[in-house]
Amino acid sequence: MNMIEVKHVVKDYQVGKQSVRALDDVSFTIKKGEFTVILGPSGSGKSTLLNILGGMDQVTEGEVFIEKRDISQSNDSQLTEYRRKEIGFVFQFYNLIPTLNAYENVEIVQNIGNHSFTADDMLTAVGLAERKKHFPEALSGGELQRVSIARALCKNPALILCDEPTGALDTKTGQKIFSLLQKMAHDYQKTVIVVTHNAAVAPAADKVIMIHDGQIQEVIEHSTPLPMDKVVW
Ligand SMILES: Nc1ncnc2c1ncn2[C@@H]1O[C@H](COP(=O)(O)OP(=O)(O)OP(=O)(O)O)[C@@H](O)[C@H]1O
Repeated sequence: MNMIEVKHVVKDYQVGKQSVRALDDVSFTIKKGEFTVILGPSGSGKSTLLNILGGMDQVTEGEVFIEKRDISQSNDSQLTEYRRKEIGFVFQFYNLIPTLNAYENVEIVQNIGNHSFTADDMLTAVGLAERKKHFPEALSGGELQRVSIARALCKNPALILCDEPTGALDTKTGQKIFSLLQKMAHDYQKTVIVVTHNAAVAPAADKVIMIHDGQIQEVIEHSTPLPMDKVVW
């Protein structure tokens, strides 16, 4: 069953008197538990698409169904509720609270969702149980990103959206983070969508959406995606 259906989405931004078309008739579907990678050059519309899926921006035209609900028809308060309950965000720069330790950074979202996991469970899932008392300043980039993934997952969201999650990490650490995100999709049946410049991860995705100048260039599906540790970087 399709969890996400994006139908003929257009997004225009108004810049002064000029209109910039960031997305131009974009359509695709994603199933629950799929690990999807969105690839495309700078300025092609990847973040715009992710922001629309996350209820952080509105379409100009078209429809976006998430579990049969058309979020393009939602008002601001419905979108706020949708973001709070249904979406886990992972960003390039972690957005952790510096005065809280790893455990507390995850715990703050523990009771938001309907069937949230515990902060301890999620820190264990990302391999950080031993370091849960550490504050962000004492953690490496890869560890910080693992805390932010644990935080994104803790409220048990329907959808995990990641914008360049390895952009600030070295290649080896980046591969571990991608491996974790793939595991979250395949072992926890989470629908994970990752925007990245890194085309090397494509063979490990269930679905690859290639975007160029606001248009879908190609959608590639892999029935047996490579395990992330078999990907050549
Ligand atoms: N808030 C905005 N106002 C005006 N134009 C915008 C806005 N956000 C994005 N754009 C424009 O929309 C187009 C798509 O931008 P977007 O950030 O989605 O691309 P991207 O593929 O994520 O790029 P990058 O990889 O560099 O982050 C670009 O031409 C960009 O300048």
